[in-house]
Amino acid sequence: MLRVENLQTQFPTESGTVRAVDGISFDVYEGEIVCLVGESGAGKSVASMSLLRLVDDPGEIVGGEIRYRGRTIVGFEEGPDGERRRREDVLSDAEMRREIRGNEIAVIFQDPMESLNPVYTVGGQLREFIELNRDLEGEAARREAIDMLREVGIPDPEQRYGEYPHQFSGGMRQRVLIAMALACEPSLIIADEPTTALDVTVEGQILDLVDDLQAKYGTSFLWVTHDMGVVAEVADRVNVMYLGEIVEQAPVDELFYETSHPYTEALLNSMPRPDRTVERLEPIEGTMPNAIDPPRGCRFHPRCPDARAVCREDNPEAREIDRVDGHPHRAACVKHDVFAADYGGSRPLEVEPQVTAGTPDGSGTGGSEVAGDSTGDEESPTVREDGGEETGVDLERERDGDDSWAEEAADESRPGDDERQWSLEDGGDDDG
Ligand SMILES: Nc1ncnc2c1ncn2[C@@H]1O[C@H](COP(=O)(O)OP(=O)(O)OP(=O)(O)O)[C@@H](O)[C@H]1O
Ligand code: NI
Repeated sequence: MLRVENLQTQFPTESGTVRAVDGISFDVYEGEIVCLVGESGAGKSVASMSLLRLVDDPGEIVGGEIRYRGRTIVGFEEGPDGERRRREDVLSDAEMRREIRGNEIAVIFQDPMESLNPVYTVGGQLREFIELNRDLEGEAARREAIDMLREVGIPDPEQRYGEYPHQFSGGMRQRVLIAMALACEPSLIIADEPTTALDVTVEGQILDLVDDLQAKYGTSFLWVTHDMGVVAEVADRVNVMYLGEIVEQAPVDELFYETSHPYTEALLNSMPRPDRTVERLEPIEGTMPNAIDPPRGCRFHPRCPDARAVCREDNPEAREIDRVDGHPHRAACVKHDVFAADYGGSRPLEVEPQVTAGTPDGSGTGGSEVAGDSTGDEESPTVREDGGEETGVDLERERDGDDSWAEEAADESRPGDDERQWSLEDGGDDDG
């Protein structure tokens, strides 16, 4: 349905060019929920907005191709003077507005208050939206709006129709946005952290709702999140982003059980897992550098516990390391056989304590690495020996002699954000 190839989106700024999305490729098939996951600043939102050609100023899509059901959203070719120019078959702005946005590809954002107008009733807005986008008017549109509110689980929809956004709770507002996204019967919904602002119980209800609607309408989702717990609940396939690149891509179970990139591993180790017992959670060391002057070699190597000398030189593209149910498992890490790099023969790098490199005005991100080198190895503690004593989240729990995490999780009502449980099992109604 959607094919993204080598997409590049950049922001020219005073301190340099921000390579927010730097050559990513992924597909979305009919009826799938595909996740983009990664830390803040990885480029998830810029990537997803690029699909609709809605990149904030001064951002620009500078390379790659996006195809949607046989139509070209982004495409470049070389002009007569070697310049890069838009291909002829690329949809015009008017076609994007008329034919793609809303009725083919809809978006749900994190903050419903930004998408809902506070001075109009919820029902009125939904109805107007339906009138604008579908062949329905007046009473028919009103009835459709009420049906949609009911569909997304708003109780007393006839009555709530006449209420204002501030009279709805956060979760209810997010349901309204889902109703709006669904109202045009799009084939693909881009959801950018739509549950991040909600408490965990409400988030769980919204994720269940999305699962139900997805099953009923067959809508595909591109789901943006920083939360591996959400990934576990909704994703069919996952793309892990780090600093503008996709470092690992796999079907969800494969990603969790055959994790092949140290960054994915680190994301997973920083979360509670029902299928593993760990002494404590390991926060990921350091911060993600900025996207103006990314580290040489593998972009993750300054923070990577598995980094070797070769990782300073090679920035591996994601290569297929396995295939599961017809879908690729790709990882961009030279640890794997498919890379010619001599990882095994390469000297391990110690993980250096990070200086904060995430500031846009930081004078290049090689800084931490160079500083680390000059202090010598003996002053560079490794993550495992030294890190985390103070920062680690203690995960030791009382176990009541039962080895099943799933059951244990079921005994607890959803705990606070930091300790939420999640389960990889299909079928939703698992961990309460
Ligand atoms: N308007 C802009 N001008 C300059 N840089 C920008 C702009 N918008 C985004 N960026 C940069 O692009 C990079 C990717 O940002 P993006 O918002 O896509 O990250 P994200 O993965 O969605 O993070 P988050 O989880 O915080 O939403 C960041 O380095 C960010 O600073
Ligand atoms: Ni974002």
